[in-house]
Amino acid sequence: MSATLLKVDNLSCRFGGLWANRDVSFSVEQGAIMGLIGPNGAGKSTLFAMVAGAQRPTAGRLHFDGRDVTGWPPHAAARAGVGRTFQLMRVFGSMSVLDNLTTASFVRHSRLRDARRRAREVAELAGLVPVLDSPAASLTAAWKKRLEMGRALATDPKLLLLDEVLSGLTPTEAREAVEIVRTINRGGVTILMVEHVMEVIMPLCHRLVVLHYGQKISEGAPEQVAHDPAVVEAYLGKAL
Ligand SMILES: Nc1ncnc2c1ncn2[C@@H]1O[C@H](COP(=O)(O)OP(=O)(O)OP(=O)(O)O)[C@@H](O)[C@H]1O
Repeated sequence: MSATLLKVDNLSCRFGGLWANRDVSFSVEQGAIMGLIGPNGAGKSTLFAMVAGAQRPTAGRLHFDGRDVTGWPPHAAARAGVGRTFQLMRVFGSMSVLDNLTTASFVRHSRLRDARRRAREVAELAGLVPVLDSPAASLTAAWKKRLEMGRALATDPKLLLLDEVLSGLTPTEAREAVEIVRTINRGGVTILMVEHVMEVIMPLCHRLVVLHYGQKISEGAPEQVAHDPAVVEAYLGKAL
């Protein structure tokens, strides 16, 4: 039996009168690729922000790697092994791809030589070698998404939070990105991903959690979730 890496336990987040998340509970097992789906405004990004320490929960508990980490700050999350990408990409535009990766790997390495070595390894894994010396600002959206994944990976996460890294890509780019996600996962990194592209997420994820108006309405294997009447009604419109 595999161990639980992340346990979200009745987690809630309220902004004024609005519950962005309410009593959400689920676990992510070590080595899994877990998908978090739901309509716009369902609370996916807020949940990510709580896991990554960028947002304090209003109620509930969060356990990571066997520790209660509820309300932890972002630097503690990064140190403990939570890496994340952002929906609105946050690469350093004037810096090269290699320097962007190197900067991220300073989370684990204090010496430049070590950080550079890790940056080059990550570039191989994330398929970034062809653009290693390009300024990040000159990259297309698809390359920038890869760089976002690479930057998160360069922090050597145990858990990688991927926020819509497959959306807005051409079918070929999406297939390549899926392979990168699989490679990262095979390297031992557990993945929690927010995604809208169902055709891509269904074969990739081992399990899905569905949010709607901040609450969990379904959880299970992709096939099972795609046929859940509550999910069809709230999100999919029709069974896939
Ligand atoms: N900082 C904030 N202050 C006030 N309301 C917020 C804040 N962040 C999010 N919300 C609200 O909380 C709800 C959930 O938002 P969230 O961004 O988590 O949803 P989402 O599922 O990620 O949506 P999308 O798919 O559009 O990214 C929305 O109604 C949003 O307007």
